[in-house]
Amino acid sequence: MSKITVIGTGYVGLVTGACFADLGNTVMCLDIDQKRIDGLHKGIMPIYEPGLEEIVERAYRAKRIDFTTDYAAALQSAEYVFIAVGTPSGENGEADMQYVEKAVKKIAETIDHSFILVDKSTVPVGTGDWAAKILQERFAETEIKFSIVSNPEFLKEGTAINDFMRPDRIVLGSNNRAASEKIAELYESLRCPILITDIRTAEMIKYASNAFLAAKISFINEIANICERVGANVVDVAKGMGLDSRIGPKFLNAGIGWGGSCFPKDVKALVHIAQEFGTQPQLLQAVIEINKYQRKHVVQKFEEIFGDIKGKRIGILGLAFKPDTDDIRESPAVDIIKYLTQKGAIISAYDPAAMELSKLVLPKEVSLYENPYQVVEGTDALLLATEWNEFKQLDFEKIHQLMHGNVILDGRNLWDPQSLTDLGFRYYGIGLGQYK
Ligand SMILES: NC(=O)c1ccc[n+]([C@@H]2O[C@H](COP(=O)([O-])OP(=O)(O)OC[C@H]3O[C@@H](n4cnc5c(N)ncnc54)[C@H](O)[C@@H]3O)[C@@H](O)[C@H]2O)c1
Ligand SMILES: O=c1ccn([C@@H]2O[C@H](COP(=O)(O)OP(=O)(O)O[C@H]3O[C@H](CO)[C@@H](O)[C@H](O)[C@H]3O)[C@@H](O)[C@H]2O)c(=O)[nH]1
Repeated sequence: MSKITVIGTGYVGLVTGACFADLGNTVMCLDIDQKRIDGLHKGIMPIYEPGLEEIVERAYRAKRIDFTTDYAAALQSAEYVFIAVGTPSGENGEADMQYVEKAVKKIAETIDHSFILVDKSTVPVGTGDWAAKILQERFAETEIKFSIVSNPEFLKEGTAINDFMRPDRIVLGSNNRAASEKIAELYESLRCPILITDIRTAEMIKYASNAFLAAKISFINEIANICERVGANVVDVAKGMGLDSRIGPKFLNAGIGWGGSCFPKDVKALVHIAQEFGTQPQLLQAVIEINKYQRKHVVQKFEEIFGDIKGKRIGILGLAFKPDTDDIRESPAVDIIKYLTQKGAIISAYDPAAMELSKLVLPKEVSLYENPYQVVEGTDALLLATEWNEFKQLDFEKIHQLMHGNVILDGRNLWDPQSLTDLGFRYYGIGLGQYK
């Protein structure tokens, strides 16, 4: 079993650390955020991720995982050092590399033995080569040997543990194949395809994968908007397309657009990389524009329905960027609420997990409630923004009675249009020709 250090205890770092510990390794997790580390020692998870707490608790009890803010303690006997710190968007869409830079420099300063550095953060192509230079300079006059492996992470928030334990593939990129093979051994028990490439290719695979998935969603959203005009049904169009094995059914759900901590920043970063290297990323730019439009489209729909939306009461179900997370970064719901309040609509909202974080970013006049039924009371319209399981089977007769009006805009095509129409609602979906 191996000795692993993970730098960063966010979605990727903590999940990676916990899962490697669960697989029998000894893991030290390091973060510069003292509060996070103190919390983890007490069993308090810094993020909401189903199943994470149990795995961390199990590994902590078995003394296979520990937490620290001290680089020297964390690196003391590490064979493999994983970097999983944030790479948020910089001012011009580029990846902000300050956290990765600090982590690499701190590792270089502190470690006193040979090791393999594994990068899990999503980083611009060339970062691995940049890190190699820093480490070479530092260790030139020493006996210390190192290799660098790019190991992009493909987990999704909300299903992170399952994604880690049952990955579609592991990508390992290095200028030293033996180092990649060593890291491959850590994943051997997961029995999944392992692709070994050079380091720049691995870094590119991560951006290309996220950009492709975002493009798939923007594509179906553009088709949805056409469906609305021509009277077709995008849900069935997506089914019909998805049955073609070359296309596949996943990530073809039309809706109010993609958000989260990854797609928006990674597509922007790839645009920036492309431009920096003198190419024209036309498709990627369109992917972003369609996604921006999709949020405004919701407001336009309300304007078509009501004429003026000033003073209209609109209830919103879901604030997180997708179900099963409390993450509201780049959440379509948050942007839509801002547009609607700017136009004078009166907003009430509820989310099963994201209320606390939402309070920090939503306009002050938005009223947050404890459940869907409180949200809809006295409203003219209801917007479903995030398809949480608990919204799948609501008591719509009760909702009908509680609402003042009868408009439902189903931003994720979650509900059955016909049964809601039969109950007396004016139902609108996304890309549903009959219900536009
Ligand atoms: N969130 C996801 O679903 C996901 C999936 C795949 C890849 N990624 C990529 O993985 C990376 C990490 O993302 P995340 O969502 O886990 O980030 P996050 O913001 O949740 O966590 C990052 C953590 O790193 C810590 N940190 C920052 N600088 C540090 C330093 N110098 N030393 C030690 N700790 C430091 C922060 O305090 C924070 O706890 C990003 O590059 C992201 O693009 C994220
Ligand atoms: O058919 C679909 C699928 C998704 N979405 C939206 O797309 C966004 C992203 O969803 P998802 O990919 O499930 O969430 P993330 O946790 O952001 O995961 C993405 O970003 C991670 C960080 O890079 C990658 O590791 C994952 O592979 C990649 O799926 C969300 O707003 C979803 O509502 C749709 O609108 N329609």
